[in-house]
Amino acid sequence: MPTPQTAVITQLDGAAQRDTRIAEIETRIVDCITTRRHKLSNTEITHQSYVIVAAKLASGAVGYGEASTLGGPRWSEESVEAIKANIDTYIAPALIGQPALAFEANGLRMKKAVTRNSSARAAVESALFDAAGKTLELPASAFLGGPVRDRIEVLWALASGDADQEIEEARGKLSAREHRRFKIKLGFHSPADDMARLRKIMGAMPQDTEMVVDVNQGWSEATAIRYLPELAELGVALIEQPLHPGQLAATARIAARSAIPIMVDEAAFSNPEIVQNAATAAGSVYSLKLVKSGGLLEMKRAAGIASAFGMELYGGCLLESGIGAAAHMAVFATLPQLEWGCEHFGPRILKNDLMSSGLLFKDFHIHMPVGHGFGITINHDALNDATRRV
Ligand SMILES: O=C(O)C[C@H]1C=CC(=O)O1
Ligand SMILES: [Mn+2]
Repeated sequence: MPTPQTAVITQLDGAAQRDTRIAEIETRIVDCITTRRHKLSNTEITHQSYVIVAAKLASGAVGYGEASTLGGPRWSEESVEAIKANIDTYIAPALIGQPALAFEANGLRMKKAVTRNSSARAAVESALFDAAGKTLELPASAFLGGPVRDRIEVLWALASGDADQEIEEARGKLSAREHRRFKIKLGFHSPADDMARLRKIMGAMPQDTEMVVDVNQGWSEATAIRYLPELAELGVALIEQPLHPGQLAATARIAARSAIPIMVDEAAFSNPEIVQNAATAAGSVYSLKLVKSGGLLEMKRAAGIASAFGMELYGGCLLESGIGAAAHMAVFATLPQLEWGCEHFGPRILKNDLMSSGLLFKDFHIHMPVGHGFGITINHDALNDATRRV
């Protein structure tokens, strides 16, 4: 799909001897052990599986991207096995030889090669942003409008299901000044047991501790109606994805009677889905994730669409390692609004992160890396150790 712009970019590359043509795209599956069991309404994990993409340009620069999954094809329909096969067989051949800087054209090429596969496309696009930034000696955020912030508040998710363990974990995060806002996963115990667990945890935390609850589609409309007053009385700040994504009208009815804002997560991957959720008033906050949007440019567009409908923005995650977290930060840094901060605690829940330096977790914030591409250093030992041998 050569375009006039592509031709100009190729010529510029040659003139500057910074050749950004895509030479190789390699993938590997990695399995990273987590520090504890992480439970959701529909799955639980003791390790995180990613596809790590390495994109090599003609300049010699190698950029890295990550496709995250949660519990196999459970949180969404993509598994690491399918992501790797679809990148190797369909996406990579469509991009080899193209200039990495033709970001939009490459996005169109990927969409032509595969339908949906948003996690796979996001991982490849991430690797290309990182590699192009390294070649041109620019931060990846420079390709996205440039940063408007250099740090983002980051929350921690409590998800073992054992209130005493969760209280101890939260207190540890507070006293280390790592996290002071928390998200608790609901929907895997009975609603009454989950509410008792939540009440116990909130009672043990300082009064002003901000708590988000994520039900991961685990409740019915009736259950939500029943427990909304108790959630409000406890002072919960945000309710994430209480119902099944298809139940838009029911979610809109809950949102209308709730004193707490509803956050849309699994219900909106694509931009038309964001529009549908916003137009039916099924939520007033949107969780941004690369695995949903299918890339950095699309995630920035998703932010613009949600904001235009009056939704507030939350920097969501899928327990990415430092590689995926840094890709999100490159976009989040450039958003005019990011009212709810972010939840990229993933690098901290892995026993061995795949990044050895770059993102700094300090004083309840993630501090943006300073450097080219995503500005992180890959921990090659951890990457090799976690690589799945088939
Ligand atoms: O938000 C989700 O649904 C997925 C994931 C992100 C944080 C977490 O604890 O689970
Ligand atoms: Mn969620």
